[in-house]
Amino acid sequence: MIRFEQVGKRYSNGHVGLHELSFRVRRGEFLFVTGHSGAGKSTLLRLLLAMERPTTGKLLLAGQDLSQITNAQIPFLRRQIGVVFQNHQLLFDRSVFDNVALPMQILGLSKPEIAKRVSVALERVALADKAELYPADLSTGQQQRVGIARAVVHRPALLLADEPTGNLDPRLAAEIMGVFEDINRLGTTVLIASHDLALIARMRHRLLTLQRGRLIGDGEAV
Ligand SMILES: Nc1ncnc2c1ncn2[C@@H]1O[C@H](COP(=O)(O)OP(=O)(O)OP(=O)(O)O)[C@@H](O)[C@H]1O
Repeated sequence: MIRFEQVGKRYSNGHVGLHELSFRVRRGEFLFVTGHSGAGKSTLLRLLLAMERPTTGKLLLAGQDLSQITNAQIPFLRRQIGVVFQNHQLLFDRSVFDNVALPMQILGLSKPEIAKRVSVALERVALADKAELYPADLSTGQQQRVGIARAVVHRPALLLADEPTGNLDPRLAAEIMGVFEDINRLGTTVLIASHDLALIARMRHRLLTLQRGRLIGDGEAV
């Protein structure tokens, strides 16, 4: 589903985000990307979202070449992807339901269709009974689960997460990772950037390790 072929990214200020990175991800895989600050994790995610273009090499996502993608094609690409951020970026003046519904409203789906999909997404993160509450009524872990429901409500084939447990204590972090695993079991490919090596090691999934923009490890975490 994802193919990096000697992908390099050099920013306009001369900083190198990635050096000739090559790896493949199969549909349905669950993998982590780790590395110290500045290793290139965010660059990798931004390339997959076509927020940046590779400067060299070839990057394929579901058969589409992201090094050649036009601006007009980007909205179609993003419909295949869900994104979870560290600070979930919920709207605090909107209910849980409305926060999760937002991507569907932007896509212009009908109200009954939106209601159905939001309730499925909230069930997946075990928050079906919290739809009418506001983010401020929820715990930090529950807020992050709303962020995950919003990321999967449009049923993306690929779910990307950038340090999704960065603000959470170890117990909540493990719980959130369990939610990602549940979503993965239903067929979504999951790629998580994280530097929480203790948590990654407990989960026994594939781990890509970056160092200064280069891939220095690819295997199960130990
Ligand atoms: N927008 C940008 N403009 C210029 N250089 C950038 C930009 N974004 C990242 N870089 C550079 O690219 C390299 C990789 O950074 P990146 O943000 O991808 O690392 P990271 O592993 O996500 O780090 P962190 O864990 O701190 O978020 C760094 O040298 C960084 O300075």
